[in-house]
Amino acid sequence: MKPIQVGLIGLGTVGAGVFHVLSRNQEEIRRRAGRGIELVAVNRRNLDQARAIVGDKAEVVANARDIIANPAIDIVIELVGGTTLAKELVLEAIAAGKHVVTANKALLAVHGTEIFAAAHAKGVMVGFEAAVAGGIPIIKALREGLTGNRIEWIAGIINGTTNFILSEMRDKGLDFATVLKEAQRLGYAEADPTFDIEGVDAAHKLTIMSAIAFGVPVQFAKAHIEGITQLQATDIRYAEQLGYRIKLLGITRRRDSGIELRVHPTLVPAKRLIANVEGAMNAVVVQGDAVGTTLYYGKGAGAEPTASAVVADLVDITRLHTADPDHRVPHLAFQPDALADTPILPLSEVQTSFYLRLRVADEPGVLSSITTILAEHNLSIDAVLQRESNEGEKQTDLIILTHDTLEGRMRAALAQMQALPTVLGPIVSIRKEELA
Ligand SMILES: NC(=O)C1=CN([C@@H]2O[C@H](COP(=O)(O)OP(=O)(O)OC[C@H]3O[C@@H](n4cnc5c(N)ncnc54)[C@H](O)[C@@H]3O)[C@@H](O)[C@H]2O)C=CC1
Ligand SMILES: N[C@@H](CC=O)C(=O)O
Ligand code: NA
Repeated sequence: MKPIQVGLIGLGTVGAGVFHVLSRNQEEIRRRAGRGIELVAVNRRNLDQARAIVGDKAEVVANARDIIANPAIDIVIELVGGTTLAKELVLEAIAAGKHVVTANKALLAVHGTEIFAAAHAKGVMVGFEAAVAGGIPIIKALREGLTGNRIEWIAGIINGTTNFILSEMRDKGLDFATVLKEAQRLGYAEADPTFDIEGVDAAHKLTIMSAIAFGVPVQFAKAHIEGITQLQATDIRYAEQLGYRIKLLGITRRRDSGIELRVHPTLVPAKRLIANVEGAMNAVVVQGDAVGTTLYYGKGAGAEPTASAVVADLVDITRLHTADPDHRVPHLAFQPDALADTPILPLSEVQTSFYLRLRVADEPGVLSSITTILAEHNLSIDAVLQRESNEGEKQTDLIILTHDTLEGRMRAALAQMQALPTVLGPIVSIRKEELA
C-alpha cells in the first residue's frame, strides 16, 4: 500500500525532531502502522535552514498553504506555535479534509472546542499527544487506558522550565534569574518565558487534561493561574524542614459542586514520588476510582521526546484513517454530544490546605492571637514551627500548616491576621496537597 503522505509546517526544534525520528525509525513505524509514513513536504520561515535539515528527503515549500492545498497530503503537522497563524492553518487544513497533528497546547486550550468541532464535522482527526507533557503518553492514558475509571483528580508537574528552576534554586542555592537564563539556554523555555514562569503553559496543558478527564469543554479562561515568580528561597527551606517540597503543580479535581482547575506553587510531602521529580522532567499523577493512583513520568520537552508523541499520533491516524468519525477515539475522550456542563469552581470554593509564614513580633500572646483567628474561621492547624530568634532579635518567623479548608475561609482569616499589629510583614501563603 502507498505510504501515507505528511506535510509539516514549522520545521523548528520539534519539527526537526519529527524529521529525524521518522527517518531513523521508518521501517519499525511501517510495521506498526501497517503502512509507511512519509514526510513529503516541509515549511519554515527560513527556507535555507529547512533545506539544511531535510536535504533532498522532503520538498521544502515556501508557502505553508501549499502544503494544505496539496491533494496528495493526508496529514498536516502544525508546529509553528502561537494561536493566530496556527489557528488559521489548522482550521484550513481541517476544511481541506486533512488530519492534523499539533504540539500546540496554547492553541488547543483556548480554541480546542472550535477546532475539535470542525474536525468532527469534517470527519478528520486532530492528534495532540505532544501538547501535554511532551513525550509522556498522558493523552493516550487518559483517553484510552483509563476509560473504565471515574477520574477523581490529576496533579502534575507539567512545565519543565519551572521545575528546573525550583530544583536548581534548592540544590545549588542559585537565584531565580540565573537559573531561568540557563533554562532558556538549554531550550526548555517557551519563546516567551513568562508563559513558563507565570504558570500559563502549565495551565494550557492542565486545561486539556481536565477536559479529557471530566468530559467538559476546554475552558482555559476559568483556570486559576499562579507561577513561581513570587516564591522565596526562605519558604523552600522551611517547607523542607517540615518534610515537604514546593512544586509548581497543575491540579484539577472533581468536587460535588464542580471542578477545580488551578496552577500554583504547592507543598507536597517529600516522600511522594512526584516530590522527587527533579530538573526539567515532567510527572503526572492520576487518581481513578478503580485503578487508584497512577504516575506517568518522563521528558516533557525537547526535540525528540516531543517528536516521539507527534509520530505516535501519525501512527494512530494511519491506523484509523479509514474508520468513520463516530467510531474513532473522541478528541476529548467523551463523545462530543456527551460533554457535561459541570462548572469550573471559583477559587473561593477550592478545597486545599495551607502553609503560612508570618513575620511576627517575638512577644507573648502572638501565637494565641493568630490561632484564635484561625479557630474563628474554622481552620484547624496541622503543625506549627517557630524559628528560634537570636538573642536581641525582636521578631521571628512563625510557620503554620493547616488542614484542608475552603480557600475563601482562609482568605478571610488571612485578611484579619494581616491586620494584627504584631504581624510585621506580608503573610506568605502557599497551598499544600497530600496527594493521597
Ligand atoms: N520545544 C519543546 O520542547 C516543545 C514544544 N511544544 C510546542 O511545539 C510547537 C513548536 O515548538 P518549537 O519547535 O519548540 O518552536 P520553534 O520556534 O523551534 O519552531 C517553530 C518553527 O516554526 C517556524 N515558523 C514560525 N512562524 C512561521 C510562519 N509564519 N511560517 C512558517 N514557519 C513559521 C519558525 O521558523 C520555526 O522554525 C509550539 O506550539 C510549542 O509550544 C510542545 C512541547 C514541547
Ligand atoms: N516550555 C515548556 C516546553 C514544553 O512544553 C516546558 O518548560 O515544559
Ligand atoms: Na504527551
